[in-house]
Amino acid sequence: MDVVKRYEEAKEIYKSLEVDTEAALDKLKNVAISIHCWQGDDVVGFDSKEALSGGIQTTGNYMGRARNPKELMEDITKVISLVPGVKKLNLHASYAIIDEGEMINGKKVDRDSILPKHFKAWVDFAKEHNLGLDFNPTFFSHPMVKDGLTLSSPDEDVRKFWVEHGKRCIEISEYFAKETGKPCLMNIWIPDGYKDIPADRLGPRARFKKSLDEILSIPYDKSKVYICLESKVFGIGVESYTVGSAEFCMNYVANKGITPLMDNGHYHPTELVSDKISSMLLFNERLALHITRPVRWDSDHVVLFDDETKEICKEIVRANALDRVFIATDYFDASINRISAWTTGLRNLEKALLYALLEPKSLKELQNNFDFTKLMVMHEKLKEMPFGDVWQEYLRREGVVDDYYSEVVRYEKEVLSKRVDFFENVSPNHANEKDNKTGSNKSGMVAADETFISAYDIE
Ligand SMILES: C[C@H](O)[C@H](O)[C@@H](O)C(=O)CO
Ligand SMILES: [Mn+2]
Repeated sequence: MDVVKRYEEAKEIYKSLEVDTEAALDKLKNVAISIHCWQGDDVVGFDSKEALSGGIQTTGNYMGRARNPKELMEDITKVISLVPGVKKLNLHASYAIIDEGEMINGKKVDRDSILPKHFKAWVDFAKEHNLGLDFNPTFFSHPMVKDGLTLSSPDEDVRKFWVEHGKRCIEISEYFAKETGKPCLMNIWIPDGYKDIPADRLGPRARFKKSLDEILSIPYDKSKVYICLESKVFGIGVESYTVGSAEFCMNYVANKGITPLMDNGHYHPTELVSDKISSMLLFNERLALHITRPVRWDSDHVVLFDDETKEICKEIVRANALDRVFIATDYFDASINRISAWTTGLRNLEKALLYALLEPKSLKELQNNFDFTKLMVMHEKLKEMPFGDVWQEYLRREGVVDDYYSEVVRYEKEVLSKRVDFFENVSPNHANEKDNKTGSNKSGMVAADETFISAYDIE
């Protein structure tokens, strides 16, 4: 297949609709996408031996989960080689790399005492691969999450522990920004809420507000660290009441001048984030997004090149807001090859951005001229355009292979399959599930614990 020849033809066809494919490709190659690190290890992290909590869940137990920093970095390196465009890496605090037995002020290093040095290996990794870094405090999968509560807890010891965690994370975010020379988005999401009808809805939200105020009270460079707040509608086991609801978060960010973060899995199933973007952009300097695929709930399926992903990207492009919308992925599928899950979702997001950049400006005019008949015809016509040929040219220019599946299969054979060893590759999240590839039952938490022995095994 002659990619260049096909692209040249596609370029002419798009030109007939007054679409400049060169301008689209030029823009796309500079749009940064922040890659969530947690697809590679089923959101387990390295700092605690707790199973995943917080009302989120990974299902499946495909072979090859990254069990330590070395394996996770190895996998991310593979993924970034298969995805075009500029990338950032989005880390959770639970991915701190702490020496076994390390103490600070006579206490074992915990989330309330983590320091920039616990992320030095990640900074080195980011520099080596020219990645910016984003960050997230981890308010889940930890023994100090008591009765599902963190920053909204009525227990002052619990609340203060998590406030300290938030403050430490701002310091780490600032370190990331300074070291990489790129702004660091620090996103706060808490799982707090109640399974059943609460007697007091105001109290927990008032405590959450107070905790956020305390976290944000420490000085930090606002030109380098963009603090975000992510809302949610519900989580597993937290079905009746969520402290960090959409209204709470939207009001808090407006009041404090921080950045709203919208995860398209965090709304009622008929609500669309694509429809919310324009309103958010009119009232906020910046907007952060977590792109996922909710199937009936916040299931965090791999992002597809589907209608809503395309519509989200169109809204960003139509608003000319690529420089103030911060796009990150957030999903975790453990039922398929994780390198493929990562790569497929990231490439689909890149595709959706390209698709949006190839939309004719004249569509807006049709709307303003009330020509809704032609608008519908044009929307449908665009689906027939030789989009694939422009995408192929983008891959060629970025030096990225089209057939990433073969690469995934090779990597699985040479790297991932070798991770199924004596201890087996069990994640604490789903220790009793059947292995997707071999069909064998896993042996449970003993094996899972053993995998953590090597969690600090980094050169
Ligand atoms: C790991 C989580 O997905 C993430 O922190 C949060 O953004 C979320 O979406 C929780 O549902
Ligand atoms: Mn999210």
